[in-house]
Amino acid sequence: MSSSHPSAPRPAQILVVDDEPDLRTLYELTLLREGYRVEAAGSVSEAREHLDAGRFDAVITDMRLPDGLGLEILQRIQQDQRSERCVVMTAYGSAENAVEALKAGAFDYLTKPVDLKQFRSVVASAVQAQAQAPVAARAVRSIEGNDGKAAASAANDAGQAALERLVGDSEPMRLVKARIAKVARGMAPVLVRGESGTGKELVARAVHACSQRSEGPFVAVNCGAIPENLLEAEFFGARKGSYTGSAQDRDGYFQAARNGTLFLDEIGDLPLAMQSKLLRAIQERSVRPIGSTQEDAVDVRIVSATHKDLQAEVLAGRFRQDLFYRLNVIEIAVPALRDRREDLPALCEALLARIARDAGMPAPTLSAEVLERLSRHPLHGNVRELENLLHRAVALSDGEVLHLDIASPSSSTATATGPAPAPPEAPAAPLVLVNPAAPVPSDLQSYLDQQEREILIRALRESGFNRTAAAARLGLSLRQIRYRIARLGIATPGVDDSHGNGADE
Ligand SMILES: Nc1ncnc2c1ncn2[C@@H]1O[C@H](COP(=O)(O)OP(=O)(O)OP(=O)(O)O)[C@@H](O)[C@H]1O
Repeated sequence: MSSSHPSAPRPAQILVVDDEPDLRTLYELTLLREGYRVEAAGSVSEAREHLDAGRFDAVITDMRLPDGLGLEILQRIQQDQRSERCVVMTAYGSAENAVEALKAGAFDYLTKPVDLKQFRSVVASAVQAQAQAPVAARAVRSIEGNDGKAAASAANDAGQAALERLVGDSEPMRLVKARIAKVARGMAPVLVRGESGTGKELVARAVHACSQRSEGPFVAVNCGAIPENLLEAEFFGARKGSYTGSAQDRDGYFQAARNGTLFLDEIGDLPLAMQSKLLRAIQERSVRPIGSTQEDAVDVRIVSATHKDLQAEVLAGRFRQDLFYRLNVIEIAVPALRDRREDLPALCEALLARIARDAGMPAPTLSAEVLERLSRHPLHGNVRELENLLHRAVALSDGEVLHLDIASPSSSTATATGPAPAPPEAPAAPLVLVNPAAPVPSDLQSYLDQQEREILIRALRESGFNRTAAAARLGLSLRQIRYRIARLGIATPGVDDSHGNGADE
């Protein structure tokens, strides 16, 4: 049976493998109606014959076949390095089979009884991914061939840009990029692991950009930042009138990410109750908005990220084992900066260029001495800490010379190389939000006074206006804070400073 797709130059070829004649016919007819050319097989051996005789864009196979498993067909395709995308149909409730198929390299899976709408959409994605496959294959080969830049140039434009944004040519970073290019085209959920500030979100964006979904939305959600009572509405949407103040229907993140990627950052912070609902949404590929009686089908690829050890969270009973299993089909571990120090010069150059561009100024360069100091700095906060340091350095620089403020946070006194007695502003420095894009102040003293006033007021408020506690927080003596409060004319409730003794003394 065959027919041709009106808009495609060549109708895509699909092989359907199922031993139940009725189902096989149903799948065939559905696909023919979509304009594909279809061949059908009823067993592993018949499928092999079809594969030996020709090439296909996609193979859709049942898991259980009379003479073996659908996985064997998938493995054969992989072994022979064939380009067919494989979709495996698994029995309802057999999550293990679905995950096993994805791990073995299946493009996607479908749960039986198969929903025909979903069937059409999954096949369409597989065919589309196949059409873009030569480019992806070149990208993977060139990364594996030890050439990250060539890899980036072989990916599609969006993928290329995203891989280039991920600065670093060290061995661990090359492996990360190779993995991104390899796993991007597929539906398997990806879990990105790594310490804070290592670039997990950049990795997730690159997975999306290198995938056949790159023209669809990338929706990033910080699971730890949403109040628990709003989680369900935020994730799944809500119908008009379903809760106070909801005057119209609202989409959730799942609907917003349709045909694209949903990035669940800090997945380890999701409360248990919400974990169950997320698991259900992933399994069913549909979500039910609050107040709705209907499910919305959602074609979304899930990429999640965490700095936590999720396996340990599972053991501690704080993370559902089954959800972990579902999310962790493919893992990408992003290395800490200390494990790829050789990337520092390129990272500094790229970050400084970005900072300078945002500030509308020429990019400063780093002296060898500053780079050397940086390479000895622990940088526990990884690339984010480096970025913040460089931001501050640019803000405080005069001309092209960059001053780096990287005294150890524990040493409030001067270091061996520094000048004598450190002024007490050392601990407060990170609180000074210097905006590099802001104009240089015309009156430095009043600008600094204003900064100092804000910091003092914040510290006082947060200490319940206990000046002893506020002083301790700022690394000041009581006498020093009293002097500063008086100099800046800060009124503190319930304290008569003219007598020199506040309520907290
Ligand atoms: N390899 C890299 N090249 C260029 N910039 C990077 C790289 N890695 C991280 N960054 C930058 O560092 C900052 C932190 O990165 P990102 O938000 O992706 O980290 P993260 O691991 O997701 O952090 P968290 O766990 O705190 O959410 C961002 O501004 C990002 O652009």
